[in-house]
Amino acid sequence: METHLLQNLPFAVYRKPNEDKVRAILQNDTTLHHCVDFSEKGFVFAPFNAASSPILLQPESVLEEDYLPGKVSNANVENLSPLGENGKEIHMDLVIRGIKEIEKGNLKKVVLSRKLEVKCDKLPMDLFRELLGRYPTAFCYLWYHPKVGMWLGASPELLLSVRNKQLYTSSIAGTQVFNGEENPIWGKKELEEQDMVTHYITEALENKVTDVRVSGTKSVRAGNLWHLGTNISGRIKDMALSPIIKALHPTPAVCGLPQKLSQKFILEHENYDREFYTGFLGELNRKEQVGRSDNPRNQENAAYKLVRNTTQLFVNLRCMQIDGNTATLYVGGGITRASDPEKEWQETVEKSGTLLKVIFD
Ligand SMILES: C=C(O[C@@H]1C=C(C(=O)O)C=C[C@H]1O)C(=O)O
Repeated sequence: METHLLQNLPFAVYRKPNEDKVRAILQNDTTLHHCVDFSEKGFVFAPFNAASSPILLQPESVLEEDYLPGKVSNANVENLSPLGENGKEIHMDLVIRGIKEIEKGNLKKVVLSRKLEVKCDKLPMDLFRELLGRYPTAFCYLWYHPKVGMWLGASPELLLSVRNKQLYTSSIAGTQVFNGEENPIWGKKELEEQDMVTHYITEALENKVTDVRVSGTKSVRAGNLWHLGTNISGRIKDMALSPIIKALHPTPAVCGLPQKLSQKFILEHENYDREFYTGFLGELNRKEQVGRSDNPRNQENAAYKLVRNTTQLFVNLRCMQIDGNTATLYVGGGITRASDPEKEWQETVEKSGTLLKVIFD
């Protein structure tokens, strides 16, 4: 793995939520491949802007290893952040413009974000190892292509998981700080904001998926934060993956409602390019071998392996770009009519804590 990094070759190393297995996908040359229709096999890395084509790493070698990270201390991010109120006025002004657009009736929700740069002296693989220890329930990754750059993150959000024809997705929105409580209390703003995402996803899947099931909404922990989450599942009708991914991305969890108008607002008003932040990434059409039975006494079945086709894509959140010893972090939040600009700023500060802890601890 480290040799691959030294040779400047493309790779993705990742661990899925609640798993111990770390997997590395290594590409043996520097060709920049793109996904055309999601029938390809490999590791996909897609930008926020759905008009640009996703990058595909071809899995020329795949390494797998069980990795049990050690315990990590629980640093207090307020003492770690050297950034104070940098960029506060600009972000609050952007949020105010978003609220005005909603009040005019042009948008219902828009997710607005900012980026921040910090000095980072740790090695990328050390940062990745720390992510594994700190965020066991997140999709943790380090991704590199010499023609694109290096990204690292710990995503709390599943975009899409497909095993053969069985589909799972999630609707995540609403944020508050974790203060040790078991059951956080949610306000009307967060409940409504998350409900919009659930509605959008279920409607987007209509005519594409049967047996749609929507779970109750519950609080989900993501490091020092709580979010509201709903699980959605169903069976894909006789169709390819591409129309399903296109219908989902970008969801109102990272873009807004209506989708096209909020995306236009983001591209025109956030004065930077999100690139791969709020895009998606993960395994595309991986052939996975599964035993028919986990019961060791069932010899006949244990010997009989099934191969299934697996795709698991996560939304690229709580992520950063690494360039030498500069780390660029990306953070945002959903704006609705009920948003308070000061609180929205604070939410981005709290979200930046996910990676700042790993950089400065
Ligand atoms: C946009 C981000 O997060 C998204 C926005 C959320 C919100 O508005 O409350 C919560 C989870 C994510 O869906 C981010 O982390 O940068």
